[in-house]
Amino acid sequence: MTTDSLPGKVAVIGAGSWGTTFAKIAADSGAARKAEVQIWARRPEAAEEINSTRRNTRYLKDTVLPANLRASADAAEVLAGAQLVVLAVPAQTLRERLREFRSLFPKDAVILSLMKGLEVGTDARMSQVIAEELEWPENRIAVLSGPNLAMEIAREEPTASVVACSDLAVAGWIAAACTAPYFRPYTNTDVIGTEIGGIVKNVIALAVGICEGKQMGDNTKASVMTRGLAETTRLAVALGGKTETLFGLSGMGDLIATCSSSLSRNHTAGRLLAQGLTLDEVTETMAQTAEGIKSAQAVLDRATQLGVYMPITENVVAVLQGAISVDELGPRLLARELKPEGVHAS
Ligand SMILES: NC(=O)C1=CN([C@@H]2O[C@H](COP(=O)(O)OP(=O)(O)OC[C@H]3O[C@@H](n4cnc5c(N)ncnc54)[C@H](OP(=O)(O)O)[C@@H]3O)[C@@H](O)[C@H]2O)C=CC1
Ligand SMILES: O=C(CO)COP(=O)(O)O
Repeated sequence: MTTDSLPGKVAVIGAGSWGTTFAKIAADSGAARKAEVQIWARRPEAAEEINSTRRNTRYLKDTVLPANLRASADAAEVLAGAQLVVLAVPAQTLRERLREFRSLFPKDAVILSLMKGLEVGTDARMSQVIAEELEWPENRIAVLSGPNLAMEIAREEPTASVVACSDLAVAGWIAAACTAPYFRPYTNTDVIGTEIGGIVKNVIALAVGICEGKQMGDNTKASVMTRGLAETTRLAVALGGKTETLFGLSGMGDLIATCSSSLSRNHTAGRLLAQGLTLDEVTETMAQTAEGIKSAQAVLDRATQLGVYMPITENVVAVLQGAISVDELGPRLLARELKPEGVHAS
């Protein structure tokens, strides 16, 4: 697989904020070589809006989409002939969609996951769900993750990211197909570390959002973020990922972006919980995917199976389950036994 033959057709499954923004990146990137990008929207009216107005106002109010980006609610039409298939639906819905669309995937396509969640019940990463459901080879499944708040990228604010695949040439091929003047993807072969960074930062962002909602300042938030990165790294390494990945864009980079930004849905969800909303009210108010809410329990389950200590995750889960109040989160974390700082110290 070489960068001399980049995809002539890219299919994006999911027309939410990130699916649409990534489709814009791929379309901008492929415009000069006349690449076509098609996006699958589950609501026909969303596809119709994209085609007739070049906008997706529910998710990206002010963005005009490129002319070589088209949409359809017909997955067969979108997937036909695609060399690169990009998946961007909420993590908990992925398996069901793959089952529905399984026969439509072009056999030689490379699949790229944009999703940052762990499946509830199986604790599987999205690349694992794809490999399992489609019986797809690992070297043709990649993930993209990094400090990538969709709204900022849709405004073409310069951003970097990481494409990870066990085959570095495939990662390079994808990176070349989605590089744009405002978007710079790096590559690596650490799929596990890259995915875990993106998944767990959502849980840490819930904790930081809670701190913010409780009017706590920057020291508190920096402490949670730094120790959050330590527990994320412990889990990633226990699963086979690399420490250095967690100190890169898909680890520290994404953690900083998500925990610092009011654009983050996970951060916002934490803030709303701290302001007294119930979990149901938070979910209803947001009307967009905050993966950390569902993934937190799966992260904790996986950590428990592996004997990995994740105190922030553990306490966020307790808040989400209503076992402790948001006010108890800080005191419970601070009252723990004192210990050396190292990332791998449990
Ligand atoms: N937004 C961001 O900044 C980033 C998001 N991500 C990740 O990308 C993934 C997708 O998130 P994002 O685009 O933000 O989510 P959004 O909430 O913005 O959009 C979700 C999309 O999925 C569709 N959808 C909802 N339920 C289903 C279902 N059961 N089957 C198929 N499609 C469904 C929605 O359709 P409808 O409109 O009809 O409801 C919508 O098109 C998540 O894992 C997220 O963590 C990663 C990096 C950045
Ligand atoms: O993953 C993201 C930024 O990299 C988006 O974060 P939220 O899902 O919290 O909005």
